[in-house]
Order: sequence, then C-alpha cells, then structure tokens
Amino acid sequence: MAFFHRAPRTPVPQEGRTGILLLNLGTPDDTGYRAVRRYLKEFLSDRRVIEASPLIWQPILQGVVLSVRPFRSGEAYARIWDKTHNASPLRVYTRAQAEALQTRLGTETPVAWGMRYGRPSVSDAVDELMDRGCDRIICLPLYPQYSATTTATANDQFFRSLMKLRRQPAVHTIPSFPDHPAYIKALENSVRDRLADLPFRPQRIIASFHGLPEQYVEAGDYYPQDCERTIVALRKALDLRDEQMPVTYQSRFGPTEWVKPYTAPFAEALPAQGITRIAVIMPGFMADCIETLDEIGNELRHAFMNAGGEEFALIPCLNDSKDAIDVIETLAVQAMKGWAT
Ligand SMILES: C=CC1=C(C)c2cc3[nH]c(cc4nc(cc5[nH]c(cc1n2)c(C)c5CCC(=O)O)C(CCC(=O)O)=C4C)c(C)c3C=C
Ligand SMILES: [Fe+2]
Ligand SMILES: [Fe+2]
Repeated sequence: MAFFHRAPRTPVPQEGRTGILLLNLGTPDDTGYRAVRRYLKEFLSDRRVIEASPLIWQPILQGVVLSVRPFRSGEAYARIWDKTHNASPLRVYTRAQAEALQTRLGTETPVAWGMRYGRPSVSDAVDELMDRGCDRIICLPLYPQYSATTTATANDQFFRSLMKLRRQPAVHTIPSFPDHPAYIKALENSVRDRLADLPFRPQRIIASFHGLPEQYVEAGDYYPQDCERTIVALRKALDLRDEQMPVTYQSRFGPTEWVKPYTAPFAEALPAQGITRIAVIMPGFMADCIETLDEIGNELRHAFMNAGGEEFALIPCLNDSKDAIDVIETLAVQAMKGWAT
C-alpha cells in the first residue's frame, strides 16, 4: 500500500473554503460488553490518558480492567441510553451541535464532527470536509477547560489524520475557552433557567468537574486552573460568594490521588452541616453524558439523599441549546476571521 493516502475525492478544493471540525471524546456504539470493551480499550490505551508504562499498564488493562469494567459501565450506559436515537447522549448531542452549527453557518462552510475514540473517527470527519472542498480546517475540541488528556489528544488525533494526506489542508486549532464571555453567558443562563423552574432554593450550587490525576497537574497540566477561571467568572456573573458555588472533581479512576475535593464525599458531608438542598452544575462537559447523567444524576443523587439530603437538582449541560450553539458559532467565527483576506 502506498504510504500517502488518496487525493480528496473532490479533485479541486475551493481556495479559501473553510470547514469546521467539532471533536468530542467518544462513546460506545451500544451498551453490550463487546462494544463497551472496544471503546474502553481504545480510550484507556491512549498514553495521554494513562501515562504509566504500557509494560505495566497493558497487562492490568487487558486483564482485570477489560474483564470487569465493561459490564459495570455497560449497565450505566444502559441507564442513560437515548432510546429514541439508539445512541449514547454524548453522540446524540455532539451530532446535534454539528447540525445546528451547519444550519447557522450555511453550506459554504461545511461542518463535520468526529470522536477521539470510536466512531465517527476523526479521520472520517476530515475526509468529509475535504470531500466537500475544504482547503482549510478549523478544529474545535469541545472541552471548555484544557487538559492534555482531552484537548491535546483530540488535536493529536486530528494531526494524525493529516499525516498521510497528499494534499493537506491548512489548519487552525481553537484553544480552551474557560472564561470566554459567550460560554459564561450560556452557563449563567442555564443556571438561571433551571433555578427558576425549581420548587426549592438550593443552599449550594456545586460545580463538579471531571477529575484528573494529581500527578498530571504536578507535571504541568493546567486543567484545574482553567476550571477555576470558569468558576470565578460564573460566580461573578451570578453574583455568588465562593462558598455558594464550591468546586469539586468527580469521575476518579484507579487507585492514585486525583485533584481534590472529590465530589461525592464533599456532597455527602453537607447534610450534617445543615445543607440539605443542593443543585449541581457540570461546566466541564459541553454535553450530557454518562458522567453527568449517571454518576451525578443517579449515583450522587442517591448518595446525597441517603446522607440526609432533602432536595437535589441537576443543571443540564448546554447540549444543543441555542446558547450552546452561540458558544460554538462564536468560537468558530472568531477563528475564521483570523483567515479573512
Ligand atoms: C485515567 C482515566 C481518565 C482520565 C484522565 C479522564 C479525563 C477526562 N475525561 C473527560 C471527559 C469524559 N470522560 C468520560 C468517560 C470516562 N472517563 C474515563 C477515564 C478518564 N477520564 C473513563 C474510564 C470513562 C468511561 C466511562 C466509565 O467507564 O466510567 C466521558 C463520557 C463518555 C460517554 O460516553 O458518555 C467524558 C465526556 C475529561 C473532561 C477529562 C479530563 C479533564
Ligand atoms: Fe473521563
Ligand atoms: Fe464515571
């Protein structure tokens, strides 16, 4: 096989035609053992995600982790599966975001979406944009806060997909946007809308972010600083004091220390302090997924109620709301201006 891939199927790309590539993490194709195992194997073999030497990690992954975890995760995925679309919420919302952005930008600016792990692959999404005549691609990893385990590996996969192209597009990657005004406005609106619907007034709005191993932060991953930037801006927009919107970290994986405080013990300790009514927002996720709907919406809710909590509300992620598309469109249009002639 030739080293270089085929030329784009559209032989002459249109000079200056820009395509937008939305990237997200990835998700299994169904909730069965095989599909979840395939997804976890690809995800947890990424050395950006698990930095331990493969000589040590791969036997553990192939042995105990991939024997046990697909069953447990498959049950969790089944609880939150979108039965209308027969897909996981992360896939449903990422696709909806891409379609809504396409409608906003019009057919002259093609939009495609891809997943770092699983399908549709980043490479298929790049092919799609090039087939639609793009000679420039703006890549937007859908992570408001930077982490090497998410943003950087999404970009890695994007660059990998370009490696073998004979006719390579010009590229632009959009950086994290932890306190971009459009993003903070969208979060502010989502909190105000949800609170207006609630039959109670939460004493705390916990801001729960996906966690990260401490070691990665010590080595220079500035994810917690980006999370802080988001919350400082959001508290200001909502006129909240620090203690009214505490920051916590969820989704710990494995035995090592992760960034603290951990969401579950933090929330479970609140009823003993007289805090029995809470809401939870998860601003690290642009779309609802297993981590928000099951770990927080199901598991944390039960844990909090069992610890003496009385009221618990989940603030949905931005998903395919008008505000979410405003954020994505603003970022894309700002990036396109950098290429304006
Ligand atoms: C060492 C393991 C993990 C690191 C580091 C990690 C970082 C990280 N992840 C997200 C966003 C998401 N993670 C999701 C699921 C998920 N994450 C891990 C492990 C690590 N994540 C696992 C094993 C899983 C799979 C679910 C499970 O088996 O429990 C998801 C949801 C995917 C879905 O299909 O719904 C997202 C989104 C961030 C933002 C992050 C670092 C900051
Ligand atoms: Fe994760
Ligand atoms: Fe989780």
